[in-house]
Amino acid sequence: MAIEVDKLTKLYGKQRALNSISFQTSIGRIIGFLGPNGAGKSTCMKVLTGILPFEAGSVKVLGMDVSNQALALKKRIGYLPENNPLYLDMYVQEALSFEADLHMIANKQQRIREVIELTGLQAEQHKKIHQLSKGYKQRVGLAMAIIHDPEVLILDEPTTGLDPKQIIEIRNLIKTLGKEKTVLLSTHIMQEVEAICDEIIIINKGELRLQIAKAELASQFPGMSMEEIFVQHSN
Ligand SMILES: Nc1ncnc2c1ncn2[C@@H]1O[C@H](COP(=O)(O)OP(=O)(O)OP(=O)(O)O)[C@@H](O)[C@H]1O
Repeated sequence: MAIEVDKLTKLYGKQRALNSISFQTSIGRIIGFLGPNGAGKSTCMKVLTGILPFEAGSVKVLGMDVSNQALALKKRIGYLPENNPLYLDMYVQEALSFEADLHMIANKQQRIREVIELTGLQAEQHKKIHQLSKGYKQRVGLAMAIIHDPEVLILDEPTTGLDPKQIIEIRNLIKTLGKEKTVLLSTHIMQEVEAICDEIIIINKGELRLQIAKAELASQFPGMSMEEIFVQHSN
């Protein structure tokens, strides 16, 4: 299994952001991770990356326990956080070099060249990050997330705020990455889910509302659009 979440509960003070949620996903799929604002998607993603402690339950990624194997797991997970926090004063190459050093990557320059090509950053690679458009900043975030060639990619709203052309470009990039990796992708864009996901998880109020293969949507919810299915499971 790529991801195994079992009765996971996460509290912020008294607020139950995740309420005994359980789900599993197999390796090599692109999973759309959906839910209304405040559903707990980002919280769950942070738990999966091992950066956020939780109160109860068990969470495994690639069979490894996030609570006690977090460091080893970070080598196998790539994470693009919501709002893509980047060091804006760094040059693109400098940021990638910094990230590569954190992962102690051998053949660093070669790997930087590879991810620059993969993410389509060639023309912008000599700029400072603050000089880039939002779409190109997203590409830098993705390049940093994949520099260590992780098996699992966790992408928190990677296309939010991009123009339609950039959305399509980033989406194609995610699709390409998804050929080799398991991708957990949160998004509010239902077209995106239809375009690239193999599987869909909808959560609401910290609980699982639906998990379904995209191929089964039409037979399980005949005549319903993805938006309608989302709304039905978000109340
Ligand atoms: N650091 C925090 N401290 C306190 N409460 C938090 C914190 N982070 C998130 N929350 C709360 O936990 C709940 C779940 O938030 P989360 O960001 O996980 O939702 P989300 O599904 O990612 O939402 P969105 O689609 O708006 O990004 C929300 O009510 C939010 O206000």
